Parts: sequence; structure tokens; C-alpha cells
Amino acid sequence: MIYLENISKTYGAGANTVHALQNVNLHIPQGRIHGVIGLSGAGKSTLIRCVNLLERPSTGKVSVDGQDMTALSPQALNKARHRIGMIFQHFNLLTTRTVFDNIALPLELMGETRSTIRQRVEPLLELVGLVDKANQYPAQLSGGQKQRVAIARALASKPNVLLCDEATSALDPQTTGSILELLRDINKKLGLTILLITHEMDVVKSICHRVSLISDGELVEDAEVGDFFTAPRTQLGREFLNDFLQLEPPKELIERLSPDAGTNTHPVVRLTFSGDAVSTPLISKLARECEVDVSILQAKVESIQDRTLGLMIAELLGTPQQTRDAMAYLESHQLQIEVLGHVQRNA
Ligand SMILES: Nc1ncnc2c1ncn2[C@@H]1O[C@H](COP(=O)(O)OP(=O)(O)OP(=O)(O)O)[C@@H](O)[C@H]1O
Repeated sequence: MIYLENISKTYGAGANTVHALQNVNLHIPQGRIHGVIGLSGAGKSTLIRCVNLLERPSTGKVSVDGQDMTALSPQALNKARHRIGMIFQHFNLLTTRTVFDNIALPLELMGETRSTIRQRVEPLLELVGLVDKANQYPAQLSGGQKQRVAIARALASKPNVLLCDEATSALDPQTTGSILELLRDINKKLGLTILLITHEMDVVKSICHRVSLISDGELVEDAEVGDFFTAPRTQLGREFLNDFLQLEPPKELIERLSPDAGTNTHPVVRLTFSGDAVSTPLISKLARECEVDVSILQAKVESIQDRTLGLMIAELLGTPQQTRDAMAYLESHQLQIEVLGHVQRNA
């Protein structure tokens, strides 16, 4: 449905050149909800704006629904954009128009008659739960209601793709939840393909099927959400995950952590379990079989779509040989182990 092939985007020139996107390849099949995450300035907005050519890529090809967007004439591009709705962080509603008239705007621009417009807008008001607000103005609405109007407006021209540019970033967590619920509902009911960019892992966890991680203009991960949350492949992916899970060693322990293993130290490890490992009593088995003591400092279990993810920060207490055996044992049971550092025994 959406294909980005070798997309690069450069802003400025000479010493001011910014490589906002570099050789990005991405395929989003029809009916999927795809999230793109990344740090501020990574290139997320540029990426999403390249899909409907609000930004024209410097090189590469963008196809949506079988159409090569980069090859279209201005008129044909305008028409193709009717099939691609977009919503924004700050809603972008016209303050002088009522809710009804905001939703009607794209249809007016398409030259539809008043009766066609009414027939189209009324079910959309129903879909987004704003029938009773039809004659109100944006200033009279909450942030969540404004975003509902923006969603209805984006759907007015019957698009088959919806682009969401940080659509929930200006909303409180509860309202975010209700907007995500609405997007999920629309995705199911209308079979709409949704591409969203966000810096919030919660958003990805809640509604995305697949996620891409972008860093300095490059796509560094692209995975099903369950896989990304259970086994991110890059350091940045792990940092996003750790921020989301908020599983860091206690502060006083961080201060005592040394990167080097000494003769009288033991390792502090972060363990990530998924699949069968979550429901297996591995830690007690580990203690018995490798004769190490395991001191659990923090632990958490998360459900991500159909997967369960367990996380733990623990100290492994034993002789150097015993702790090596323990780590080999854990690895052989498909746990991911990250050694956070070493602390002095009896410290
Ligand atoms: N019109 C522009 N002219 C020059 N540089 C730009 C322009 N738009 C974006 N950039 C630069 O391109 C890079 C990517 O920006 P972009 O807005 O796509 O990132 P982002 O991941 O969406 O960031 P944020 O989360 O902060 O919105 C940044 O270095 C930014 O400064």
C-alpha cells in the first residue's frame, strides 16, 4: 500500500546542509497501523510528510495505493492527496468555522453539493462521537474533541490512508487513550492504513502492529511490535524500551557500578524474558543449578499485544566461575542479558 524506496531528503546547502532522511526503505501493507518513533530531530515529521509529498524527497520514490506520487502532475497529486488524510499535533482547525463546517471543508474544496456534504458529514460526526457539537466552534471544545473533529475532517474525502503526525502529543493520557481507541476503531471498521509518528512508546504499544525506529535520518529498526518490545536490535531501541519500562538500577547502586570486573566484584544484570521463559521458574532453577544467589533489585511484567515481556534487574552473587555459569545458563534459556556493571562484594 505505502512504499518508500530509497528516500533521502536534504535541507539547505553547503555548510548548512541537513540530511533529514537517508536511504529510507519502508513498506506498509494495507490495513496496518505502522508507528515510526525516534528522538527529536531524527526525521519523523520529514518522513511522514514525504508520503503525501508535503515534503518532496530529494531522491527516491514514494508509492501510495499503486500510484507513484513523485511522478504525478500537480493536479493529479492534488487528487491523490484526497485519498490520504492527515492529522496533526495541534489539530489545525479553522477557528471561524463550526465543527460541521470544519469537517465539510475538504468536500467543499472538492466541489461537492450541500446535500452530499450533509450526507457525508453526519455519519462522520456520529463516528467520532460529536453529533451534539456540530454547531459549536473549536474554541468551545476540549483538546480531545478538537482531535476528533480533525479525524472526521481527514476522513471526509474517504481516504484509504491516514497519516498521524504526533496526533496525541498535546493530549493528556486519558484523552490520548480515547483518541487511540478511535483510531483503532477506524482502522478496523474502514480498513484504513495508518502511519503514525510519535515519540511515545505507549502509543506504539497501544495500537501499532509494526514499528520503525529512525535515528539521524536512517531507519535503524523495523519490526513487529511484539518483537521490538521483546528484543530491540539496537542500543537506541533498548534505550527507548528502558525509558518506557522505567527499569533502571537504584540510583545508589548506579553510583557504585564499575564497568570492570575485579577479583572481588559481582555482576549486576538486566534480564529480559519473553515467550516461555516468562512462565518458567528460571531464577530458582538458576540458583539451584549454578549455586549462585540472585538478589532481585527490580522486576516487572508487561503485556504487549499477544506477547508477555518480563524484566528484571538482579545481582548475581557467587564465585566468578559460578556467575559465568549462571550467565551461560540464562543465555541458553533465551533470556537477554545485559551486564550493567560490577559492584564490590560486601560493599
Ligand atoms: N524546513 C526545514 N529546513 C531545514 N531543516 C529542516 C527543515 N525541516 C526539518 N529540518 C531538519 O531536519 C531534521 C529532521 O527534522 P524533523 O522535523 O523531520 O524531525 P522529527 O523527528 O520530526 O523531530 P521532532 O520530534 O522534534 O518534531 C532536523 O535536523 C531538522 O532541524
